[in-house]
Amino acid sequence: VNIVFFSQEGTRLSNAGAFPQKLFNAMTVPVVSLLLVLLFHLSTPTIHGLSDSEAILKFKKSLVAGKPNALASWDDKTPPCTWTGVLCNGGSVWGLQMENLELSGSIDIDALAGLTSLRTLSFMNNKFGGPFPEFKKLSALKSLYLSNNQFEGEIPMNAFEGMGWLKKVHLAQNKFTGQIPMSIATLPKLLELRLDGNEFTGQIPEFEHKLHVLNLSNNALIGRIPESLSMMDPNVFQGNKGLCGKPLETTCDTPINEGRPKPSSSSRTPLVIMAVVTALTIVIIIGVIILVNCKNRNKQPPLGLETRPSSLQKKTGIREGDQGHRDRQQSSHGNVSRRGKKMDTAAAGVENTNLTFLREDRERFELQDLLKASAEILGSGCFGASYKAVLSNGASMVVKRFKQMNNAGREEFQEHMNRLGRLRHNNLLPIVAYYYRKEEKLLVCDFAERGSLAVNLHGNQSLGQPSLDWPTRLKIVKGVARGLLYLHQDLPSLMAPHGHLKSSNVLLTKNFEPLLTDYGLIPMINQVKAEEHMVAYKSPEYLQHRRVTKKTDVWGLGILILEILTGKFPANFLQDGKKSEEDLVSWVNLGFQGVWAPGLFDKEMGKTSHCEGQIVNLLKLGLSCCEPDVEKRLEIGEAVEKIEELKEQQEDSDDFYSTYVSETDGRSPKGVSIESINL
Ligand SMILES: Nc1ncnc2c1ncn2[C@@H]1O[C@H](COP(=O)(O)OP(=O)(O)OP(=O)(O)O)[C@@H](O)[C@H]1O
Repeated sequence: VNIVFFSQEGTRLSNAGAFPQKLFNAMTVPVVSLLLVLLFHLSTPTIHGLSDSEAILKFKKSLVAGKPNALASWDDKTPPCTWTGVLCNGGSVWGLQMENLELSGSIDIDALAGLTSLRTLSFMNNKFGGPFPEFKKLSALKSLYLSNNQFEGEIPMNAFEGMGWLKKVHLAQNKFTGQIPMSIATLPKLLELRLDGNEFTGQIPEFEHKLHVLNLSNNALIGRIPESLSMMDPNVFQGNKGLCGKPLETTCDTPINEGRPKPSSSSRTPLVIMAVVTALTIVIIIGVIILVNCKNRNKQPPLGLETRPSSLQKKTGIREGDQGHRDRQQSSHGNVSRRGKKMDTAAAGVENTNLTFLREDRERFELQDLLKASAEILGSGCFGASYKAVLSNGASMVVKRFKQMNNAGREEFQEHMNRLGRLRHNNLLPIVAYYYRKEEKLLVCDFAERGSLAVNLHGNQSLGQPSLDWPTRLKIVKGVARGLLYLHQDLPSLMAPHGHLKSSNVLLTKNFEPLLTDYGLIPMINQVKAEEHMVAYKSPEYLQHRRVTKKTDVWGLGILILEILTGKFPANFLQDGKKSEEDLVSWVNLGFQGVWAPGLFDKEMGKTSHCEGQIVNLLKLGLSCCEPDVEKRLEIGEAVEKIEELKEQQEDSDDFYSTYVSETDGRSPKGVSIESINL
């Protein structure tokens, strides 16, 4: 990802001057990343580097075809896109639709992992048996069809972990047993799930996502049907004797046992024994851990281990300084500030040695824990680098260094951090803790799994990941707008409550919910540096009148919308020597006549039929937010209101979510054109 950004941000160095650490950072970060990528490739047991045809031919070796000549066309004399069941897009293999071929043998997932553009797999109506293959190695899959085979056994709970793009999972009419794996229920984009005709047991999990198609019939599921599924057709659940609650007519026994059939007293006894044994084991293990910890605490750290600089320490050169100890003393004296004013302890944050925590609800750790943790450079921004550090409890934290945060004194800084720490909104990444030293500050926050919007918009293709589709882009715009409105309402005293809104400062959760970061920092940043690097100071009003206003954030939102829709990186998409982000506005204005113009929009957005009107409306809105005349520009409230009115529209449209294979229409693989399908 960083390699991709090297060229983009590199241009930014010369264009917008967004990178402060200039050539050194620009060189070190990509080089480190390159090494990481190389390491990754060397250690990955898949067969990256094979051509599509080589990967498919390797895959073929694991198959046994019952139908004579079923795979006869698969040979290296012809291109793979002409082979039976191989679906291509732009010359790359995009899908395998191998149905009704009496196939058995095994499914060589490592060979399939060599198909970097693979998005859809269908092995329906064959004779595959054995356990559920490790499809999670194909993390970019959008649909998986395995119905009508003889797969058997329990599907591991984490079998679908990391498959964030998966929309359709059809496993009907197999012999799967055990519980429905939790990792299916938490898939962020799941729309269709068919598990009917298996032997699944246990309760139905709560699904994170609203499903368009669900069939759980003819299994051995028990217990209360989750509330979120209570409006579904009762046929979805038929043939499961132990299920109760709406939409079925069977009411559940008691709310306490959630309608689970009561275990008989004979079956309850072993359960009770197991519970007691488990509880005892846990108590013993905890006791041993506490004992060992107490002993270790009294020991000197082994020389050459603890005394060696830790990873983050090595990378950053940060050490726990004297300043930190002074913080600690202050904390123990009830947070008496240097001016002698006593600060409210809760509001001032709870100090844990020299990290100051801004949230009561977070597990405490110390700066030393962070410094000891193995660290990875995420990237280098205008004010310093950001590092990901994994704590010993497994939590991934991000430590961001700010070297130019010296516009305010210590006390003012603390007060400001406390103010930011009190903000609570679904679309804001909370600041968990901070570290203060005169020369530099560290802000600590959670690691966002999907990285930044910038990477998702401009970097995923090179990593073989699918790009963001229109509904996801709209969801992101809405979330950003909501977060921004909240900042404007809760930080009314700031001129530009965000001030640094750009795609690398919008992070994405597992469910593609956007989280704003680096907000509210303008008052803390050294004025000269802020003018040099921060987004608000690139606005037309600042360039023309040296003014930053509340509407400056609206302009930032507008630029972000244009970036999301066009896929153009604002700072470097033009090569003709223009300077500011306004260039993107001029480029859009030049090509936009108020109606749909395919050349303007990001092709990576995928199919957009039936949504064009909404996309055009959002583009118009983006342009209004970028209105150079501040007086004519929309207020933040108006902009957000208009954004909320926009619709995805694909949900009513069969075409957008059409399935190229359906178990009822029986179309042959060759009868479907790539244009007519969207998975
Ligand atoms: N909490 C986080 N989780 C995941 N990725 C993060 C997190 N914070 C930052 N990043 C990513 O790390 C990279 C470096 O971020 P950083 O904030 O240091 O610089 P930037 O956003 O590129 O520039 P600026 O300093 O102007 O904000 C960016 O790609 C950013 O999206």
